[in-house]
Amino acid sequence: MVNWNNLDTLASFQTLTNVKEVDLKAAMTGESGADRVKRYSVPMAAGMAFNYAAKKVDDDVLEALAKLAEEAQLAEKYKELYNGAVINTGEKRLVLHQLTRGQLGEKVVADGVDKREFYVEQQKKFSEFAEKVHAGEIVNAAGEKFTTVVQIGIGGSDLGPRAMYLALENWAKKNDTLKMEAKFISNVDPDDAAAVLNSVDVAHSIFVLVSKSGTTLETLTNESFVKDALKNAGLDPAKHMIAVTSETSPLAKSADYLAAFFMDDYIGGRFSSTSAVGGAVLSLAFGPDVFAQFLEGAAEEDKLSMNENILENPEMLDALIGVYERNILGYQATAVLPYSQALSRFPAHLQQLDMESNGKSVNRFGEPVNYVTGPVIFGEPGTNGQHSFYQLLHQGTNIVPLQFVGFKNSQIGTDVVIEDSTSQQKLCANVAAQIVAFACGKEDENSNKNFEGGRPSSIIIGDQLDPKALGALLAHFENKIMFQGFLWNVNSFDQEGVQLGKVLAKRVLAHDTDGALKEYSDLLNI
Ligand SMILES: O=P(O)(O)OC[C@H]1O[C@H](O)[C@H](O)[C@@H](O)[C@@H]1O
Repeated sequence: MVNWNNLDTLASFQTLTNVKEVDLKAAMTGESGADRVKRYSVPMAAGMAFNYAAKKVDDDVLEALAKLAEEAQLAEKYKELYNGAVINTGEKRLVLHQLTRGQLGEKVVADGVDKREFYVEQQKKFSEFAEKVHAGEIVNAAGEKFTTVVQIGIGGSDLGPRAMYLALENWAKKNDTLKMEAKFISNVDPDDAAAVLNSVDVAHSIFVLVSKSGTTLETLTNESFVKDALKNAGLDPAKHMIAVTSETSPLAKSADYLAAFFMDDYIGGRFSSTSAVGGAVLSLAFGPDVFAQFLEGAAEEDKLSMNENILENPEMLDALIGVYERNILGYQATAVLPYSQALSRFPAHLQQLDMESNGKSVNRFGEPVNYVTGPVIFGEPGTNGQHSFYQLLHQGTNIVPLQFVGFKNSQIGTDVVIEDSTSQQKLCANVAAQIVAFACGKEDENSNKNFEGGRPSSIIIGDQLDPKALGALLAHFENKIMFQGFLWNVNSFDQEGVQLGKVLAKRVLAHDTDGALKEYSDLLNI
């Protein structure tokens, strides 16, 4: 029996407020720092590790966090979720994205269907489709092979798949498994679709229309935009488009597509990268085997998330430390800083994943909570960010916890030695330097040059960003966010906060406006 209680009603949370705050600067200086770096590390899937030495934790804080995990029943709640409980209370839905990559618990039957079987069946369908396209069995009207895949979708139907594609594009080129180049159209800004269409050979392109609901204005508009371009080029859109949607959506009934692959209402858009939403485009781009490795990495990480011992569960530990930082230390934001150019859009994906999930002010029963919930998430790859916003991170008045990600090896392997080090070594040297600089600071008589230190960070370290590591990385953040939602007692799986803007935009387009809305409409010439 699980109890869904607000964070501030838990005795272990009250205890945590009384645990002495760690002096990070002292803890990370000298031998004590070296010892922490060795000790405060949890193995992850794909040979990666979550290192939290530079977080404001010590054995006392960790003990208090373990009690909180226990009292908040985090492991039990995860179990409820993967065994098919109605965790998404707002929409009265199950939450099953983990089932797209493995069977963690009992068989989940919903609407009379074994859900694991359903997801596997869809995987088989899009894998076979991709193989036929690669083999030249599915071709364009002129009998020629398709060379490019263009995904049309927005939000969860864009950010995750796009970030994953970019993360593996160079790895796939290097490993000779880039089957098709992928492009993405998301914004309703006509310049987005026009620019992508100008950059591809439409006659040899397959367009993947992705919309879980099948009703998203931007995506339907861009579908028409693309169909128009295909018709103008003398092509039949039905021979160039496939759809990924939920079975209940209006798109599911249409015969306008070469093929259709399905997800369902039990997978939230932002959690859909491992479903057909990411699967179709990634299998077309890299081949089904690569997508399978990606799923394998995610499945292994999902299993680690089952661990009741927080010191062996990187997601639960990361979540607990995050809540400690947010609700007790009072930090408002979290920066995601991958030292990997391939992860250039990963922070953008995490913005949706985290902020759309936990940006809530009421608990899962609709009652206001008396504490802060999800942090503001932002980020950029390092070292680029260092030359941009790190000034505020080092010396600003806000302390922003940092989530670094780094890999020992590059993906392409081409490198140069300048002044006795490779570029990869320079990249890794920078992330090591930043962690210590943030934690330990540097005293200077000139206050302008003084670094206070005491600024916490963690790092996920891997050998190389390959499909398995990427799957594990994705699952890490998905599960961390899930555990934080459990701690805050919010429903992390709906997103009512995006509705109001959509309704008002419709009114503007229908010229049904007054007051400020009318004035803005006039200013923008609508
Ligand atoms: O996949 P779709 O149904 O087209 O939804 C696309 C996106 O739009 C919505 O506004 C939601 O905020 C997102 O969670 C969702 O991922």
